[in-house]
Amino acid sequence: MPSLGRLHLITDTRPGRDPLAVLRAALPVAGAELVVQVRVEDDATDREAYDLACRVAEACRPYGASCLVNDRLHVALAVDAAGGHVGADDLPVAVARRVLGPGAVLGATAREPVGARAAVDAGASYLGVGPCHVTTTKAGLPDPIGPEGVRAVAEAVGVPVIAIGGVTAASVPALRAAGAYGVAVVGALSLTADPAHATAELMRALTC
Ligand SMILES: Cc1ncc(COP(=O)(O)OP(=O)(O)O)c(N)n1
Ligand SMILES: Cc1nc(C(=O)O)sc1CCOP(=O)(O)O
Ligand SMILES: [Mg+2]
Repeated sequence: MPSLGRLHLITDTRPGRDPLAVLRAALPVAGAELVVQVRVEDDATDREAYDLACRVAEACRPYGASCLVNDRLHVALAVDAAGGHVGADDLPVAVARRVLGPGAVLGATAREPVGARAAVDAGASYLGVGPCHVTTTKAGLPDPIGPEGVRAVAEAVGVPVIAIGGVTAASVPALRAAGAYGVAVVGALSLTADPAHATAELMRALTC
């Protein structure tokens, strides 16, 4: 299994956003530490997801960055992505592992230790853990779990924990101290005027 990057950029495909421009800014700064998770809106077509994933995978290649696909594992396979990410409404983790194969990166969403252990037993190679803080990017989430919620999961499993939800460079130190291996962000890179600078700040916080 390839080693996992610490900065996960989740594509922001909401109207008016330009996920490829954000990606182009982040790649030269984060290089192989960047993991790009292709996440499209629920009403996007498979063709739209495929087209975006193709472009992301191609952009990542020269930098040694990884491309993962959220939810739609057939798209991950179609673009030869490094793997995928699943949550409670997606294929079960064990099925996702079977679909992707033993060598793929497979992320699973976990919000507490019992679910986290079950996801790892079923084949997850990393966990997305959150929401750590309030986020405006996704609706319908439970209350934030904070660094202490991350710590509870990180102490329960032996795979990398990727903290997600309202993460900024300023919140990274507390999340790392709680056991997070890395972070996943949408808004911290998509909603800033200078995504290259924001990437540098996140990388500094993740690697110091
Ligand atoms: C790194 C990471 N963690 C959590 C999620 C959330 O996945 P899920 O719960 O399946 O929700 P959707 O993203 O599919 O709406 C994630 N995508 N990435
Ligand atoms: C896609 C997603 N999943 C979450 C979860 O907790 O499951 S939070 C989230 C959105 C993260 O966006 P931002 O960095 O802008 O807060
Ligand atoms: Mg999902």
